Parts: sequence; C-alpha cells; structure tokens
Amino acid sequence: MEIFSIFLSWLLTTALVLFMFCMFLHPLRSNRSSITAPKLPPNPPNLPIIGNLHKLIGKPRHQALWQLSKEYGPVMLFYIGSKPYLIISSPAMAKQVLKTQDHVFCSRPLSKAVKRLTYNYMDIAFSPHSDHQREMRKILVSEFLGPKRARWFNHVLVTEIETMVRALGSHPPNVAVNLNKLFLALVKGVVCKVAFGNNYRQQPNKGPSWEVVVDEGLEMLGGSLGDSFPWVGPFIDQVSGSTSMLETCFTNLDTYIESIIDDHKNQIAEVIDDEKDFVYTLLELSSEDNTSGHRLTKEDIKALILDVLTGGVDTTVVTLEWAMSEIARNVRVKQKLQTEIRNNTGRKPKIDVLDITKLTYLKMAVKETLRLHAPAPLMIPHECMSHCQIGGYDVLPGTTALINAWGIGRDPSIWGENAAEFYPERFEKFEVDFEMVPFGGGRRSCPAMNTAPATVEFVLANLLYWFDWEVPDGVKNEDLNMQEEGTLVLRKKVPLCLVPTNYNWDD
Ligand code: HEM
Repeated sequence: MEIFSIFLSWLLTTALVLFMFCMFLHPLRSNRSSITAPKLPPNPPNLPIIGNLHKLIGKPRHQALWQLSKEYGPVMLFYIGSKPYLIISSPAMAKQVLKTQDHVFCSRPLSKAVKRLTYNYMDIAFSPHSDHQREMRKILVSEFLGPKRARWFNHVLVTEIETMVRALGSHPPNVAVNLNKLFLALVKGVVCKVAFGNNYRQQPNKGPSWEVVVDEGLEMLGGSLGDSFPWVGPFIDQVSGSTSMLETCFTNLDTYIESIIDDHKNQIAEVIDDEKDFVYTLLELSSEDNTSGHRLTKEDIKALILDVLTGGVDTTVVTLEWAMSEIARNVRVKQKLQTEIRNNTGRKPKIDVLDITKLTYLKMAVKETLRLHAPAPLMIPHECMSHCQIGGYDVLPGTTALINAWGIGRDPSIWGENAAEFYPERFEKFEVDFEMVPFGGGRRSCPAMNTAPATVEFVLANLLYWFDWEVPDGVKNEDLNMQEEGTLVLRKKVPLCLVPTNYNWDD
C-alpha cells in the first residue's frame, strides 16, 4: 500500500510536471512557428543563387512580372538573388500597401547607387523614410511646386510654348518633327528656368550632354544587380563595370549641379526678391540667417536639385510623347480633341492657362494616357519596415514592394474588354480609386500629382490647337510603333515623329 501510494504520487507529480512543461512550451512553440513559418505569398520556383532573376530575361520588367502575376496572384513573392520583392498587381492590394499599411511601406530600399548619387541619402525620392526626407519634401512642395511659384511657372510655360509654336509654324512642309526632342527641350527649358533661372541648354564644355547624364543617373537610381547579392555584390559591380560607371555618372551629375550652385552664389547679391528662383531660395535656407526653419547643407541643396532634374523632366516628357502617340493613332479621338479645344477657345493669339479648365475631353485623354502608359511602371520601390500582412500573407521587414502600376492600368477585369484601347470616354463614368496609380500613393506619392497633369494638358492643347498632325507617309496610323523600354521610366523605344501642318482658321 505504501509503495502504491508512493508510486501514485510520483505518477501524479510527473504528470503535473509534464503538463506544466507542455503548457510552458505551447506558447513558445506557437510563437516560434509564427516566426519560422510565416504564411508567405506564392512564389515562382527559385533557382539556387539567382532566385527568380531568370524570369525577367527577354522582356521589360513590368511586363514579365505582370504575366507572372496571372499565375501566382496579385500578391507574389519574387527573389532576385537573396533579396525578396513583394509584387503587387491589383487595386485592392495596392490600396493595402499605399493606404492601409502606408506607415509600414513608406520607406525606400538602400542601394549603393542611391547612396552615392543622393549624397548619402539626402534626397526626397530615393532615400529611406526619415525626418530629413520629410523635411526635404516639405521644402520642395512649398518652394517649388506650391502656389508661391505657380504664377512664375505658368508665365515661363506660356513663353516657352510660344517659342515652340513659332518654330513649328515655320517648319518645312511635309517634314516630320521628332516630338521626343521637342518635348525634352520644352520641359527641360521650363523646369530649368523655374528652378535654376536659366535654361541651361548649353552643353557642358566637356563630357556627355545634360540629357545623357540625367538618363544615366535615372537608370542607376533603379539599383544594380550587386544590391541583390550581398556577399558577391561588390565583386559583380566591379567586374560588370557598374562601379566605375557609377563613379563617372556621379562626377558628371555633381559637376553639373555644382556649376548651377556656383552661378547662383556669384550672383545672389544682385538679384531682387521677385527674380529669385528655387536655387536662390535654397541658398537662403542654407544661410546662417535662417534661424526659423530647417537649415540646409550644401549636400541637401544638391540632392534637391537632383530630385528636380530626375523627377521633374523625364516623367512629363514621356507622358507627352505617349499621349501624342495615342492621339495620332486614334483619328476619332484626335478630331474630337481638336474640335473641343478650338470650339472652346475660339480664334485668339494665344491660349490662356484658364482656357484649359473647360476642356474636359482633353483632361480625360491625359488620364487615359497615364492609365495605359504609367510613366513609372513599377513606381519607385517601397520598403517594408516591419512585419505586416498584405492580402492575408505575411510580409517580413526588408521586403521591397513593387507596385505594377502599368499592369493594374491595363487589367481587363477592371477596365473591361476594351482595356487596351485608348478610349478617354471611359472616365465619364469611372470613379478612380486605386484602379490606376500613375503617381503612387500615401506618404511617398508624387508631390507633383496635381500640377504635372496640368502642364501636360496645356502643352497638348497648344499642339492640337495650332496644328494638324499626321503620321509620316508610308506609316498607317494604327501601325505606329508603340514598343516600350526602360525600367524606372517607361520610354517609347522608337521616338515619335509626326508631320505638323498649320491649322487654317479660314477654311
Ligand atoms: C506626369 C508626370 C509625373 C509622373 C507620372 C510622376 C510619377 C511619380 C511616381 C509614380 C512616384 C513614386 C510614387 C510612390 O512611390 O508611391 C513619384 C515620386 C516623386 N515625384 Fe513624380 N511624377 C511626375 C512628375 C513629377 C514632377 C514634375 C516632379 C517635380 C519635381 C516630381 C517629383 C517627384 C518626387 C520628389 C517624388 C518622390 C516623393 C517621395 O518619395 O516622397 N514628379 N512621381
């Protein structure tokens, strides 16, 4: 009996200890499983070392990823090397990243090229989330994009367009104009005059042209392969020549930006308040007399100039070129636009910025262009800062989110069977939420999302008011080449060339 009760109490004690041990282990186990086995989004099969990189071969990135999303869904995990990317391909999921979880995704990934070209993450567009980034963004919005400079901006835009219309008016008959070159000269002229007081059209004494320098910078800001292979990255960049290209690109950009700042420093004493461009304002914000706001360093100023050069010109140029390409291909739309613009404006020596407010069809045509040809097809990458869920899947910190604005804008399940058609009338009924995201969303959305479309509308209104446009002889409208190229900015592979004819009001 003694032995039995001793055995029983031993059994009970053991059972109790085991029970308590299990109870203790349970939360640990469930905790561990949530850390070690998160529910990750579907992922195409990976290859060792390169991950899914091979899936991007042979097609522009946004097109390859859009095709894969058909198989793997609107939230897909994708690896380049060991670096995880979250590929977003539907309005609902874009809304989760850019709105619901904006506080988690409002950063940008680190990259060697961004660090170098942005003076150690001093800029707005490519630098990670920080107080400094927000301060820089506030300065750009209030001192460059805001109402303070809007009147000057409109004045410069009108003057530059007059020059362009005059030049086109005396263009030899039946000879095509390269609209890419035309738009680049126009937009660069306007942005440089407003930001830097001078159109800076002249080429630097030595080295590549301004356009080449900025284009190279934009390509590099998109990141290099080395960023995705942490152990061998520096070696890959060295062998592929990317490190030396980055240094050359930095030197060219920096020399150009430095010359703008030097010109301003030399003249600042003689300039009156009304003539102070953006760079003068930045220099004032960097002076010791600025005791109220954020005191800018020279690197801050350079990084802000870089943002204006890389963000403000190419995006507007490609939007104009895609818009005119679609308009030239679609004779019905072209005629409807010209009737609207000419009827509403009437015969007068120049179009006023206010005339544009009445042009509803033109506004829809610009929206339609941005839907079909999102100038930044995968936007600028967003970086996940902490563990969160998107579409019911776990997303881990350090994952880079790419939102396929190009694909979402063309999805027939959203836009109907005629999704691929240029049909501005669709916006008569369609209320847009996240069904198109050409300017991104949330804290890192484009700060020019309200002003940039107005510039595009004004330029198009002038081109279609003063001239009739035809594709060159031998090309059918519908056969106009619409091939795309570029990673960060979506360009037309073959520049658009059209033949202008002066519009004759007396006919
Ligand atoms: C049609 C013209 C334009 C388009 C389609 C466009 C598009 C975009 C897109 C997609 C983004 C990234 C948004 C995101 O990551 O969520 C962006 C960011 C940005 N854009 Fe634009 N943009 C245009 C014109 C401009 C202009 C004229 C400027 C003037 C300087 C500008 C300055 C910027 C800046 C500074 C950012 C970074 C914002 C941040 O990270 O906080 N953009 N833009």
